[in-house]
Amino acid sequence: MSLLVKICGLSTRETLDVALDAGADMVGFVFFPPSPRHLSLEAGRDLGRQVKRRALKVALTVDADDATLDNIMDALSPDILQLHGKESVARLRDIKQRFGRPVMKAVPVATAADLAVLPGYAAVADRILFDARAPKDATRPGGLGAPFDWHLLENLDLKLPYMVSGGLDAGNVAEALRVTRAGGVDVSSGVESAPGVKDPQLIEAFIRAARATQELSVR
Ligand SMILES: O=C(O)c1ccccc1N[C@@H]1O[C@H](COP(=O)(O)O)[C@@H](O)[C@H]1O
Repeated sequence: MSLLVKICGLSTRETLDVALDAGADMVGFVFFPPSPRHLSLEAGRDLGRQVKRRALKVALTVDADDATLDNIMDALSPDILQLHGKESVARLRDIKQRFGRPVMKAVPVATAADLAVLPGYAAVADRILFDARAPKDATRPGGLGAPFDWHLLENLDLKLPYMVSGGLDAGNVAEALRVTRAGGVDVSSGVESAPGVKDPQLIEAFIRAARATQELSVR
């Protein structure tokens, strides 16, 4: 299966086009007010229309309630819901049933003990996204540009597609893929010039670097 590349936290028409033209498989939109990448529903509607099926639209939320998800469904009509909070397995099941969209559950990783939640989530989620566990005093649970120890995933036996995120950039994505054997990568800070400000050249470089690893692995 080919590598999935997700560019997350897009907030302008220009940088969304850059990500789409460069071949992103997934484009992520953040609906979480404390984030520098937070989008209003209207901005989400506008950017969502621009995607025109060129990539999968991912709505990132953090412990969102049904009313918030209803509004996001109406505005963006996402292809995938990325749940990046402390949503329980039961909440995942509810969300899948109510909204009828594939769910990608973010799992925060700092130590091997963090992987103990996997059997529960794997029974319901469509995909797992491993991200670095945020510090306790962080204003958001992700999008901090911090990596985790990829070797924790080295012997992972997960019967579910998974992606890796957290502090990725064009310079380290190849090593992250080599160690984790993930089927996809997700980046936000590593393609920005400042928090929330996407950089076209960094987006292109990231996608190029990720695709280059794929070419190496099929040889
Ligand atoms: O991007 C955000 O602001 C954000 C807010 C709340 C939860 C997750 C968020 N982003 C996700 O975090 C990871 C890692 O991002 P980074 O590359 O280290 O900046 C990624 O999955 C983003 O989708």
